[in-house]
Amino acid sequence: MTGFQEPPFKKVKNENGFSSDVSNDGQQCFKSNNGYIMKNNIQNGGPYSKQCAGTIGLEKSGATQNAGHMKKILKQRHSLPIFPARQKLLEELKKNDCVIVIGETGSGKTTQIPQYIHEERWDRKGTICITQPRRVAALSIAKRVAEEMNTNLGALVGYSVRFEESVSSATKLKYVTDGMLLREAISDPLLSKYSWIILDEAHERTVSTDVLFGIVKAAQSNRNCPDKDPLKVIIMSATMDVDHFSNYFNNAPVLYLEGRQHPIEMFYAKQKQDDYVLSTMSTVFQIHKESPAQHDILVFLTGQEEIDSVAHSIRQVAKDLSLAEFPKLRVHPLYAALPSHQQLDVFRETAPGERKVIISTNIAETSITIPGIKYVVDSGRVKIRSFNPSSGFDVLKVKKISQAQAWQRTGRAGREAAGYCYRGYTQEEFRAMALNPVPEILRSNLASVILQLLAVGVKNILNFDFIDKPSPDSVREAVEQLSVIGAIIASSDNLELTPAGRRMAQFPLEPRYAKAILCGPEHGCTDEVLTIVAVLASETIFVNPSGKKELAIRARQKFHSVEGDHITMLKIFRAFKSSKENKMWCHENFLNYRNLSYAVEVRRQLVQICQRCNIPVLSCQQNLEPVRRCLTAGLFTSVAELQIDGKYLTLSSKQECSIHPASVLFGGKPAYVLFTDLVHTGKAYMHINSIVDADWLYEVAPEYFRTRHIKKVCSAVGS
Ligand SMILES: Nc1ncnc2c1ncn2[C@@H]1O[C@H](COP(=O)(O)OP(=O)(O)OP(=O)(O)O)[C@@H](O)[C@H]1O
Repeated sequence: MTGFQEPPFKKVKNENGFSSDVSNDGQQCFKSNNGYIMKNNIQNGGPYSKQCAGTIGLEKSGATQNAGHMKKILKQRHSLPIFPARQKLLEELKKNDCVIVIGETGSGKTTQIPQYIHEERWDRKGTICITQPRRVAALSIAKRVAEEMNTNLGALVGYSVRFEESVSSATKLKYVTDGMLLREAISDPLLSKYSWIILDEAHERTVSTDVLFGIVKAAQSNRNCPDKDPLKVIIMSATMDVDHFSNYFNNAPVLYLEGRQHPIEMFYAKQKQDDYVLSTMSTVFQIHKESPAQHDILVFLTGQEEIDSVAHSIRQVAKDLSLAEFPKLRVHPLYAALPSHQQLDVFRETAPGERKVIISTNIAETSITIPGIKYVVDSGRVKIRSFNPSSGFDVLKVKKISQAQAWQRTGRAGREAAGYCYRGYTQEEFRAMALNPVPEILRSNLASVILQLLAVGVKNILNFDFIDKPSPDSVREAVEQLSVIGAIIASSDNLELTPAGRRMAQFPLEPRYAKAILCGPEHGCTDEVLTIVAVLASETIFVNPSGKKELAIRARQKFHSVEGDHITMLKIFRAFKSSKENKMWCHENFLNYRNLSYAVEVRRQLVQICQRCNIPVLSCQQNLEPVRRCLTAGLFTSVAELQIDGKYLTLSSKQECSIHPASVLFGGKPAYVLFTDLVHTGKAYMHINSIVDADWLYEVAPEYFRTRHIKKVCSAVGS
């Protein structure tokens, strides 16, 4: 990057207003921040009354804050747009079993509504459960609400996300990821410990949220009888297609919360930007040069590699240009593969004279409030995973976001004070964007979700009450995947979970990894398979600082296994344990201490699940061939075969692919390569690989391979 570009933005009047007016039929109309006009159908509606709710009683348990701080927090709570509507909102919640709540980003839906319900003591018969599509949101909001209620996290307010939980018998407000609530439904389809379920950020339409809609709707209806406690349901978002949701939830009333607390000034690109990464970076520096210190910047980009590289460049440019007269930059990457504590680091306040720049994927797009953020820079792009039924693999692609996502990103500014949003696209480009994102269920692999639905007791998947039905083709594909790994038995009119499938559903993992674990006892290596799966769940255990890549690779050479990346990971994990989980040791070996520690924790929890399911955790010590056999049993649909011309073709769909340069197998030509993922960057690369034997494939899935021809070109071509 060479210096700063001229400001690529022009200022436009905020045409979307955030205004409200009254329609001629007397009902309140509300021009939402997404530009749709949405009608209020609250009877006797009109703007919510300004009536106050009186003093809100704060919990005394585990008092953690001093009186001055609590007073400040109470004042903040009372200044939120939702507060004047409190009474009216409660009346509607009391009257209706299911309600849809729409309110501007930052108006107070997520943090306040559960507290209002608790303050009324409407949670006496069961906990209030609030779902979030992402773990960082569940964790950070639970922390904030615990602070607002002056209680310790894990007491009155708790959270539960995959591999991490902080709840107790005293917990009344529980923030969970949608995936976790779905898991709970397996053992309790009536969700009987909850008296309220709040499905937040409904517009995100993750697979888990969509399935939860159906499960929660069924639980509510099944609890609507004299011998059971009723279940109340709230669906919330700032940007959603209300009619679609209201129709689905039996014409549930829609409540509109009016107004936003702080204005956000919008800027659009003057012209189309050819390079969104470069224009995003120049915008960051434009803001950095022109705006006062202590105002932090949140940047939306697409994926881990891009974010790490931009973070590095920003640090470098800040250093090279010796921006001594400007605040010191503290740059934080933020993406899902980071462990929770590293994700939560972005919430740390800046020191005087410092400016925080957070470069994030869409995980910071909804729900969260990051203290200090005044500027949002939106590249307008997102990396999404979609399932390609013809190849049978998920593909990650960078795409344009929808208008709803753009407004959510904008809403991350202006939460504590007025804010600014810089859009790296023109207004015309914005108008051409889709209104809402395509629901994940219409574009992803459904194997996990079908396994969970069956575990919950839903037998006829195509007849399940989906808000939008997935295509019969993708259901068929997932059913086939589950059948070949032995999780289900599919007949023409019925799907039945096998005992193995029932056990697989106990693991919060893709079914193929659960299958690999289940094969552990037979081969005497559950211990090692659990380690590999735990490391895969935390992903980035390698540190490759730019400029020191060669050094890093040399330092890790001693762990390399000729058997492939999985065994290499196992050797690293074992060495980490032998070092007594030493941070310095990780540093010397260019390994990520936090991610390895996270893998230790994940592994501990997987061992607990094995114990619950009576799966013996045996170790094969130094003979590691059985470990690759177990991986083959789970991942045999992800194997590629070497061809005479030296290329690889996947066995499942004959797709051409190559070994990823980061793999320890790169440069060799093993006849059969089992891969964890197929990554598409220009061409298809096999990522995290192991050498496998053709005979093992026939052994683990004879039926599957009878119809797929393994050529057995076992002589290694070119090696
Ligand atoms: N961690 C925090 N630190 C400081 N203030 C916070 C924090 N979390 C929330 N707030 C304050 O509470 C307000 C309401 O947040 P809340 O998440 O309840 O809004 P929301 O309506 O659910 O927004 P969204 O639709 O974006 O999820 C924020 O705008 C902010 O002023």
